[in-house]
Amino acid sequence: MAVQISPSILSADFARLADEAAAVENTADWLHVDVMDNHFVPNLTLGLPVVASLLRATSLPLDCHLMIEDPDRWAPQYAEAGAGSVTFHVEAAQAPIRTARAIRAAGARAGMALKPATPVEPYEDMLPELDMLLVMTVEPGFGGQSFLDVTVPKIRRARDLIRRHGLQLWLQVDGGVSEETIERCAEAGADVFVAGSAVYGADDPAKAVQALRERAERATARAPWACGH
Ligand SMILES: O=C(CO)[C@H](O)[C@H](O)COP(=O)(O)O
Ligand SMILES: [Fe+2]
Repeated sequence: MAVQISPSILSADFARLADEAAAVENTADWLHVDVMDNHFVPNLTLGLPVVASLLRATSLPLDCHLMIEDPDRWAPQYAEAGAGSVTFHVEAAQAPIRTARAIRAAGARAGMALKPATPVEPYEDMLPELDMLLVMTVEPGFGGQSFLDVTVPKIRRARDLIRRHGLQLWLQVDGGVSEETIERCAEAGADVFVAGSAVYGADDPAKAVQALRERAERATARAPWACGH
Protein backbone atom coordinates (compact mmCIF):
# COMPACT_ATOMS: atom_id res chain seq x y z
CA MET A 1 0.00 0.00 0.00
CA ALA A 2 1.74 3.12 -1.26
CA VAL A 3 1.97 6.45 0.53
CA GLN A 4 0.21 9.27 -1.34
CA ILE A 5 0.62 13.00 -0.79
CA SER A 6 -2.16 15.47 -1.57
CA PRO A 7 -1.06 19.12 -1.20
CA SER A 8 -3.92 21.42 -0.22
CA ILE A 9 -4.28 24.56 -2.31
CA LEU A 10 -6.05 26.19 0.64
CA SER A 11 -2.59 27.47 1.62
CA ALA A 12 -1.64 28.44 -1.94
CA ASP A 13 -1.99 31.84 -3.61
CA PHE A 14 -5.54 31.77 -5.03
CA ALA A 15 -4.60 34.35 -7.68
CA ARG A 16 -1.91 31.99 -9.06
CA LEU A 17 -3.56 28.58 -8.75
CA ALA A 18 -2.21 27.18 -12.02
CA ASP A 19 1.39 28.02 -11.02
CA GLU A 20 0.87 26.71 -7.51
CA ALA A 21 -0.44 23.42 -8.91
CA ALA A 22 2.49 23.23 -11.34
CA ALA A 23 4.93 23.62 -8.42
CA VAL A 24 3.98 20.18 -7.06
CA GLU A 25 3.02 18.42 -10.30
CA ASN A 26 6.14 16.24 -10.40
CA THR A 27 6.17 15.17 -6.76
CA ALA A 28 2.53 15.02 -5.56
CA ASP A 29 -0.06 12.33 -6.25
CA TRP A 30 -3.14 14.56 -6.00
CA LEU A 31 -4.12 18.18 -5.62
CA HIS A 32 -6.41 18.67 -2.62
CA VAL A 33 -9.18 21.21 -3.19
CA ASP A 34 -11.05 22.46 -0.11
CA VAL A 35 -14.58 23.51 -0.99
CA MET A 36 -16.18 25.52 1.85
CA ASP A 37 -19.62 27.13 1.77
CA ASN A 38 -19.62 29.30 4.92
CA HIS A 39 -22.47 27.15 6.32
CA PHE A 40 -21.01 23.74 7.13
CA VAL A 41 -17.81 25.54 8.15
CA PRO A 42 -17.29 29.25 8.94
CA ASN A 43 -15.20 29.93 5.85
CA LEU A 44 -15.81 30.42 2.14
CA THR A 45 -13.43 29.25 -0.59
CA LEU A 46 -14.35 28.08 -4.09
CA GLY A 47 -16.77 25.92 -6.02
CA LEU A 48 -17.46 24.12 -9.28
CA PRO A 49 -16.29 26.85 -11.72
CA VAL A 50 -12.83 27.01 -10.13
CA VAL A 51 -12.62 23.22 -10.03
CA ALA A 52 -13.47 23.11 -13.74
CA SER A 53 -10.71 25.67 -14.49
CA LEU A 54 -8.16 23.84 -12.32
CA LEU A 55 -8.88 20.61 -14.17
CA ARG A 56 -7.78 22.31 -17.37
CA ALA A 57 -4.72 23.85 -15.69
CA THR A 58 -3.09 20.79 -14.11
CA SER A 59 -2.37 17.18 -14.94
CA LEU A 60 -2.72 16.21 -11.27
CA PRO A 61 -6.00 14.51 -10.37
CA LEU A 62 -8.17 16.63 -8.08
CA ASP A 63 -9.02 15.43 -4.59
CA CYS A 64 -12.10 17.52 -3.72
CA HIS A 65 -12.91 17.83 -0.03
CA LEU A 66 -16.43 19.20 0.28
CA MET A 67 -17.05 21.06 3.54
CA ILE A 68 -20.55 22.07 2.50
CA GLU A 69 -24.19 21.58 3.41
CA ASP A 70 -26.28 19.34 1.16
CA PRO A 71 -23.43 17.24 -0.26
CA ASP A 72 -26.06 14.77 -1.51
CA ARG A 73 -26.97 17.37 -4.10
CA TRP A 74 -23.51 18.75 -4.90
CA ALA A 75 -20.99 15.91 -4.58
CA PRO A 76 -22.00 14.06 -7.77
CA GLN A 77 -21.57 17.30 -9.73
CA TYR A 78 -17.89 17.52 -8.72
CA ALA A 79 -17.46 13.96 -9.99
CA GLU A 80 -19.23 14.83 -13.25
CA ALA A 81 -16.97 17.88 -13.63
CA GLY A 82 -13.97 15.52 -13.65
CA ALA A 83 -12.61 15.39 -10.08
CA GLY A 84 -10.71 12.16 -9.48
CA SER A 85 -11.92 11.89 -5.90
CA VAL A 86 -14.87 13.53 -4.15
CA THR A 87 -15.12 13.47 -0.35
CA PHE A 88 -18.25 14.59 1.52
CA HIS A 89 -18.76 15.01 5.25
CA VAL A 90 -21.02 12.39 6.80
CA GLU A 91 -22.24 14.97 9.33
CA ALA A 92 -23.81 16.95 6.46
CA ALA A 93 -25.14 14.07 4.37
CA GLN A 94 -28.76 12.93 4.51
CA ALA A 95 -28.12 9.82 2.41
CA PRO A 96 -24.42 8.93 2.54
CA ILE A 97 -24.78 5.56 0.79
CA ARG A 98 -26.75 7.04 -2.08
CA THR A 99 -24.27 9.92 -2.36
CA ALA A 100 -21.24 7.61 -2.38
CA ARG A 101 -22.88 5.51 -5.10
CA ALA A 102 -23.69 8.61 -7.15
CA ILE A 103 -20.04 9.77 -6.95
CA ARG A 104 -18.84 6.37 -8.13
CA ALA A 105 -21.46 6.24 -10.87
CA ALA A 106 -20.15 9.59 -12.15
CA GLY A 107 -16.66 8.09 -12.41
CA ALA A 108 -14.84 9.41 -9.33
CA ARG A 109 -13.54 7.77 -6.18
CA ALA A 110 -15.99 8.21 -3.31
CA GLY A 111 -14.65 9.56 -0.04
CA MET A 112 -16.38 10.17 3.29
CA ALA A 113 -15.00 12.52 5.94
CA LEU A 114 -15.33 12.45 9.73
CA LYS A 115 -14.86 15.53 11.88
CA PRO A 116 -12.58 15.00 14.89
CA ALA A 117 -15.46 14.18 17.27
CA THR A 118 -17.34 11.89 14.85
CA PRO A 119 -16.68 8.22 15.58
CA VAL A 120 -15.92 5.72 12.80
CA GLU A 121 -17.68 2.69 14.28
CA PRO A 122 -21.29 3.65 13.31
CA TYR A 123 -20.17 3.63 9.66
CA GLU A 124 -18.46 0.22 9.71
CA ASP A 125 -21.12 -1.39 7.51
CA MET A 126 -20.91 1.26 4.81
CA LEU A 127 -17.13 1.18 4.39
CA PRO A 128 -17.47 -1.10 1.29
CA GLU A 129 -19.37 1.75 -0.39
CA LEU A 130 -16.28 3.97 -0.13
CA ASP A 131 -12.93 4.30 -1.86
CA MET A 132 -11.52 6.54 0.86
CA LEU A 133 -12.21 7.45 4.47
CA LEU A 134 -10.97 10.87 5.63
CA VAL A 135 -10.21 11.27 9.32
CA MET A 136 -9.98 15.02 9.98
CA THR A 137 -7.06 15.81 12.27
CA VAL A 138 -8.22 19.42 12.86
CA GLU A 139 -11.70 20.94 13.01
CA PRO A 140 -12.51 21.62 9.35
CA GLY A 141 -12.61 25.20 8.13
CA PHE A 142 -9.12 26.65 8.12
CA GLY A 143 -5.57 25.79 7.13
CA GLY A 144 -2.60 26.23 9.41
CA GLN A 145 -4.18 24.77 12.56
CA SER A 146 -2.37 22.51 15.02
CA PHE A 147 -2.69 18.76 14.61
CA LEU A 148 -5.14 17.21 17.10
CA ASP A 149 -3.39 14.26 18.73
CA VAL A 150 -6.72 13.10 20.13
CA THR A 151 -7.62 11.84 16.62
CA VAL A 152 -4.74 9.34 16.39
CA PRO A 153 -6.59 6.46 18.14
CA LYS A 154 -9.43 6.89 15.61
CA ILE A 155 -6.97 6.55 12.71
CA ARG A 156 -5.80 3.32 14.33
CA ARG A 157 -9.36 2.03 14.82
CA ALA A 158 -10.29 2.92 11.25
CA ARG A 159 -7.26 1.05 9.91
CA ASP A 160 -8.21 -1.91 12.05
CA LEU A 161 -11.78 -1.97 10.67
CA ILE A 162 -10.49 -1.70 7.08
CA ARG A 163 -8.11 -4.59 7.66
CA ARG A 164 -10.67 -6.78 9.44
CA HIS A 165 -13.13 -6.36 6.56
CA GLY A 166 -10.38 -7.01 3.99
CA LEU A 167 -11.14 -3.70 2.26
CA GLN A 168 -8.91 -1.75 -0.10
CA LEU A 169 -10.16 1.74 0.76
CA TRP A 170 -7.61 4.45 1.39
CA LEU A 171 -7.34 6.17 4.76
CA GLN A 172 -6.69 9.90 4.46
CA VAL A 173 -5.69 12.40 7.15
CA ASP A 174 -6.14 16.15 6.76
CA GLY A 175 -5.17 19.02 9.05
CA GLY A 176 -1.92 19.97 10.72
CA VAL A 177 0.00 17.30 8.82
CA SER A 178 3.67 18.28 8.79
CA GLU A 179 7.12 16.71 8.95
CA GLU A 180 6.60 16.64 12.70
CA THR A 181 3.18 14.92 12.75
CA ILE A 182 3.06 12.78 9.58
CA GLU A 183 4.87 9.83 11.15
CA ARG A 184 2.25 9.54 13.90
CA CYS A 185 -0.46 9.37 11.23
CA ALA A 186 1.40 6.82 9.12
CA GLU A 187 2.17 4.59 12.09
CA ALA A 188 -1.51 4.68 13.07
CA GLY A 189 -2.50 3.52 9.58
CA ALA A 190 -3.08 6.52 7.30
CA ASP A 191 -1.88 6.18 3.71
CA VAL A 192 -3.06 9.42 2.02
CA PHE A 193 -1.72 12.63 3.55
CA VAL A 194 -3.11 16.11 2.93
CA ALA A 195 -0.76 18.96 3.71
CA GLY A 196 -1.46 22.63 3.08
CA SER A 197 0.77 24.96 5.08
CA ALA A 198 3.56 22.35 5.30
CA VAL A 199 3.77 22.38 1.48
CA TYR A 200 2.76 25.87 0.36
CA GLY A 201 4.33 27.57 3.37
CA ALA A 202 7.69 26.03 2.43
CA ASP A 203 10.30 27.76 0.26
CA ASP A 204 10.25 24.80 -2.13
CA PRO A 205 6.82 23.09 -2.22
CA ALA A 206 8.06 20.22 -4.41
CA LYS A 207 10.82 19.38 -1.93
CA ALA A 208 8.40 19.65 0.98
CA VAL A 209 6.19 17.00 -0.67
CA GLN A 210 9.21 14.72 -1.05
CA ALA A 211 10.25 15.22 2.57
CA LEU A 212 6.74 14.37 3.77
CA ARG A 213 6.64 11.28 1.56
CA GLU A 214 9.99 10.01 2.87
CA ARG A 215 8.91 10.37 6.48
CA ALA A 216 5.56 8.70 5.84
CA GLU A 217 7.21 5.80 4.00
CA ARG A 218 9.71 5.25 6.79
CA ALA A 219 6.96 5.26 9.42
CA THR A 220 4.74 2.95 7.35
CA ALA A 221 7.56 0.43 7.04
CA ARG A 222 7.81 0.14 10.83
CA ALA A 223 4.03 0.19 11.48
CA PRO A 224 2.71 -2.96 13.15
CA TRP A 225 -0.45 -2.97 11.01
CA ALA A 226 1.64 -3.00 7.81
CA CYS A 227 2.55 -6.68 8.33
CA GLY A 228 0.68 -8.81 5.84
CA HIS A 229 -0.25 -5.87 3.65
O1 LIG B 1 -9.58 20.65 5.04
C1 LIG B 1 -8.80 21.48 5.43
C2 LIG B 1 -9.21 22.46 6.49
O2 LIG B 1 -10.50 22.23 6.84
C3 LIG B 1 -7.43 21.60 4.80
O3 LIG B 1 -7.29 20.59 3.81
C4 LIG B 1 -6.31 21.49 5.82
O4 LIG B 1 -6.49 22.33 6.88
C5 LIG B 1 -4.96 21.70 5.16
O5 LIG B 1 -4.23 22.71 5.75
P1 LIG B 1 -3.05 22.47 6.82
O6 LIG B 1 -2.21 21.34 6.29
O7 LIG B 1 -2.35 23.78 6.84
O8 LIG B 1 -3.70 22.13 8.14
FE1 LIG C 1 -9.17 19.43 3.30
